[in-house]
Amino acid sequence: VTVKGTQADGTPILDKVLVNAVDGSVVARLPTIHTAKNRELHDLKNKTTLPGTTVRTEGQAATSDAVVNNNYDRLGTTYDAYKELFNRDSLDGSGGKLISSVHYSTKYNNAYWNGTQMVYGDGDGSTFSNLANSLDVTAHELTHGVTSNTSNLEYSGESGGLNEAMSDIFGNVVEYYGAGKVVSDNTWKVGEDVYTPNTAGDALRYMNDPAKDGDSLDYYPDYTSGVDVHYSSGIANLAFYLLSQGGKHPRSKTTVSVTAIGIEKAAQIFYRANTQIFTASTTFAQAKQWTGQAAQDLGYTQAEISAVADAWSAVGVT
Ligand SMILES: CCC(=O)Oc1c(C)cccc1C(=O)O
Ligand SMILES: [Ca+2]
Ligand SMILES: [Zn+2]
Repeated sequence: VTVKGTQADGTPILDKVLVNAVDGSVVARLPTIHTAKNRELHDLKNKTTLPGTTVRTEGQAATSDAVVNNNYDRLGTTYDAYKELFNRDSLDGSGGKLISSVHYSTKYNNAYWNGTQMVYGDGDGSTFSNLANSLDVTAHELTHGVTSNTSNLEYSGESGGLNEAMSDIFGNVVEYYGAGKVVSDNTWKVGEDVYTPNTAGDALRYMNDPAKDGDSLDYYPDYTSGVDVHYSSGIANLAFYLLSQGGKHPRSKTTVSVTAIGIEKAAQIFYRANTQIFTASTTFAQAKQWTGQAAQDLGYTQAEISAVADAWSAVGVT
């Protein structure tokens, strides 16, 4: 890795090159790391009137608030992941501003997308530590922005469960990218780095075993319209996990065996479906059909296309 310059805020712009060990000649120039852009951070100082004081915009140096600096970096990683993996330029595909407000209210155990921007609470130190520090939470919130600019999945009913699942899925795809494209147990946990700081190993949600949180669904026949979208998301989260890693339903709700295609191909399929095929009223059955369509559009093999259908069958979407 060579430094080919520095950004306005002093951080180096790195160039990844493959060098011949014998004579030092450059063999190949790996894709340069895109620098994020259009980040705009606000400090709510524990009030709730959005957006709050502007404290750090794109290219500005780090501030004295580690939460601001961490969220700025998480937004940068999220921007870079969307650009590198899907060639998407920000929320709207054309460099739209990433507006984020931290220190919302007091001891607030939530983070949310309000239709225009991301908002993060500090947590109460028991249920959550500061949510703005988390990469998969930040990417979850930013993905609500991507979804609202594309499929615009209605935030209720089956489409609401899919909306939430898109955010959990791409929240962890970004975390996987940020970890150097390495899959670990954390890739399938949601919010693990800020959830219950005094309890190790747990998470807000579990994509590989949704029912582990005591509320989330892992089987479509159990779905009813009264289920919170953060729980019905488990149906699609588990389908994505099984498509990525292969295997069978963790609680034997079905016996379907899914062949793994890997997280990157699974992510390309779900990204294309969410941004180019899904409508605002997409159902789980349509998600099965349209993720299959996306796999076909991407030119994947028949076996890979079949694996998509199997993943949804495994969670009871026939
Ligand atoms: C993983 C991020 C997440 O789920 O954030 C929320 C929390 C913690 C509470 C209420 C809503 C949300 C959300 O963004 O959907
Ligand atoms: Ca995670
Ligand atoms: Zn959400």
